[in-house]
Amino acid sequence: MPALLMLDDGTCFEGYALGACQEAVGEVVFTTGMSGYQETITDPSYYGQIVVFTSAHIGNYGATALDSECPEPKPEYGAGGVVFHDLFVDAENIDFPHFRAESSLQKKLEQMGLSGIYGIDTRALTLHLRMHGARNGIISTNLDRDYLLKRAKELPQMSGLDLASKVTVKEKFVFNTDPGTVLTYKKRDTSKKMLNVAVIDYGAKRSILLHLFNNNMHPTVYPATVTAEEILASKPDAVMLTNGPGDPEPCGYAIKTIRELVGKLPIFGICLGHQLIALAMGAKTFKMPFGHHGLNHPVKDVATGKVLITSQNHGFCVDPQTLPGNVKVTHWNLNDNTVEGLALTDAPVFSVQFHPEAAPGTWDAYGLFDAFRTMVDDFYKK
Ligand SMILES: NC(=O)CC[C@H](N)C(=O)O
Repeated sequence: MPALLMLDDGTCFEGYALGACQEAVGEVVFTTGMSGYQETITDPSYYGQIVVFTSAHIGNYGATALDSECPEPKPEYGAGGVVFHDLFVDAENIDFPHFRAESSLQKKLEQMGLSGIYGIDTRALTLHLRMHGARNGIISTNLDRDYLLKRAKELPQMSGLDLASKVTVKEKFVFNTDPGTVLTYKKRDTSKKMLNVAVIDYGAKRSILLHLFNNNMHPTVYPATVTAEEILASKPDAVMLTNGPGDPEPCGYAIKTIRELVGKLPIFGICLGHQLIALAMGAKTFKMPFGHHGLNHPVKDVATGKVLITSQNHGFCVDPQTLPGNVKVTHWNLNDNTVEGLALTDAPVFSVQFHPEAAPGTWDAYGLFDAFRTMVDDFYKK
């Protein structure tokens, strides 16, 4: 079925409808990852965004429940829409070149109710977004361009949007793993004491919970609006602040909670969690032109001088000029010199802008989960 992608500046691409074939709206961003499309579309941090895949062929290895990044029992929050150059053929009885494939990607999109467009020049679209910045857009099978442009122009801007409260869990839950979901990169050291970690869910990826579990930190997941008193009353050993969609700045409820937890418990923040720590310490964040979305972003670890190739997905960033004296930059992005990691000098708190859990992406930064466990152990040794 023919479809259009209309950007709010009037740029229009013709293609074919995909997935649920409904209207899709959101901020149009591009990701340069060459694999991991299923983890990407099920990453709650992409909520409210239409994701353009620069990799030309998408869907080649099918889809499997094990690759979904939205942790159960939550509904599958993910991208608001997708844009592909080419979709792998959706034939019945096809032998996907991957032993874990359970269905085609098209079926997965339908099941998620996720719509998109394919058959467009994603290279030209990416260059446009790179030149003019990420911008709002609409995908529709309604081919009335005037109507679509009007709709695209009316969409809210990402800056100022609190989306974490939309995708967070409604009730707290204890994360359970079963053998099918346990990470295989490193065997869990079962001789180590299992600690309790309070995870504040701004749009948590399942892999973060798995990595915590693998480092003997059992996650209890709390809604984004949880108060510091509630967390402290449940006496966890540590706190994890997760990734999530939208602008960190309007999440005043989260900033207040974090400010009240700093110094009382060891804290590790990832992506939105990292930005919220910076805001809680009095620093500022800003909107980047097109953000970082991909799997090969070089990041320098200041302490070791080592370069990590990292998985990234963010459109906002911490302004280093606004950091107070007790917050030091631990990681820098080598492409554009933006802040990639922070640590407090006077409390057990550190955070990274990139995704150490990857999913999808490289394993270079898995060690940060070990570092978290070490920081927690050291905190209780004192
Ligand atoms: N993956 C994330 O947590 C993204 C954080 C935030 N929504 C941003 O775009 O910068």
